[in-house]
Amino acid sequence: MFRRTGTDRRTHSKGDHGKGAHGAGGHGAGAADVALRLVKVSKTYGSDDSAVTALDEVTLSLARGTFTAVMGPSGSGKSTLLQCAAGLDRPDSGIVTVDGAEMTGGTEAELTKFRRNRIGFVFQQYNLLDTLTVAQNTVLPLKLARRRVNRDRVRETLTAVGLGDRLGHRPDQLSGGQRQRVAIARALVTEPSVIFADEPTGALDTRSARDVLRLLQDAVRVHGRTVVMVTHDPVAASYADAVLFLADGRLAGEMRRPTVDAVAERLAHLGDDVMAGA
Ligand SMILES: Nc1ncnc2c1ncn2[C@@H]1O[C@H](COP(=O)(O)OP(=O)(O)OP(=O)(O)O)[C@@H](O)[C@H]1O
Repeated sequence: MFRRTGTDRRTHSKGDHGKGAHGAGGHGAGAADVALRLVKVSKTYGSDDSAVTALDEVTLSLARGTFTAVMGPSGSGKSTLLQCAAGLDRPDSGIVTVDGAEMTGGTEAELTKFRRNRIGFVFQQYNLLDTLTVAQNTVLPLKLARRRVNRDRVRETLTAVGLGDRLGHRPDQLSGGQRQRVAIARALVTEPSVIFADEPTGALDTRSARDVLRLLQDAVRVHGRTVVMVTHDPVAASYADAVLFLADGRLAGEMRRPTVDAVAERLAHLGDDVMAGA
């Protein structure tokens, strides 16, 4: 079911590489370099008079080893995009591929297996299990996927996020920033292709947020992962290689090498456009 798509084969071209491949067109990255592709992905909630089109034929392509922030006004479809791209929800139409393999269209069991092996998650509220230790929380995705647990590697990963001396602690013995670092270790340990982060710094103070954002950057630069982060915060977005802006369920622009001021200004104007069109 999770087959390589014809589209991916067709778009492959020699010398068409580069980490700057982002955004709507998807041009610029050969198929082998594309970690995540969405083709005309749509999602509507409700029906008839109450129908809300949360995503309207969104097409984008993210190169492997890039860090992308997704921003937009409240209700613009950011969470829906993340849920559909990560296989947590199914689009009504369109295709999602990860590493050239199609995620949409399989059975629920196939989707779960696909997610467990190729995708990592970091949520605003950490989603750690309170009854498990830091080490047990970190290895949980490996156990769920029935994969071998390499204890040395788990310890290394937790040490890299600054928690090498906290392996036996439980989440309620940790600060918010430390909990989020456990969540990042948990996302890294399965060596996923794409890590989706939904407002990962939303509940953190400035310093903890900075640590978490640097770790997400390391996930890209050191470990070669592809990170997609939904955020409302221009400071968080400035840690990404590029920002994709959403408005009314559609892509409304892209900014490479974002700065805090440039992102804030673009967001303000996106808000204007949405109000003007209302
Ligand atoms: N389960 C649902 N049922 C009905 N409508 C929904 C549902 N989830 C989202 N929506 C609607 O879809 C649209 C997009 O919602 P979504 O949560 O993706 O936006 P968002 O950009 O993440 O918003 P926020 O920044 O406020 O979290 C909104 O109009 C929202 O009201």
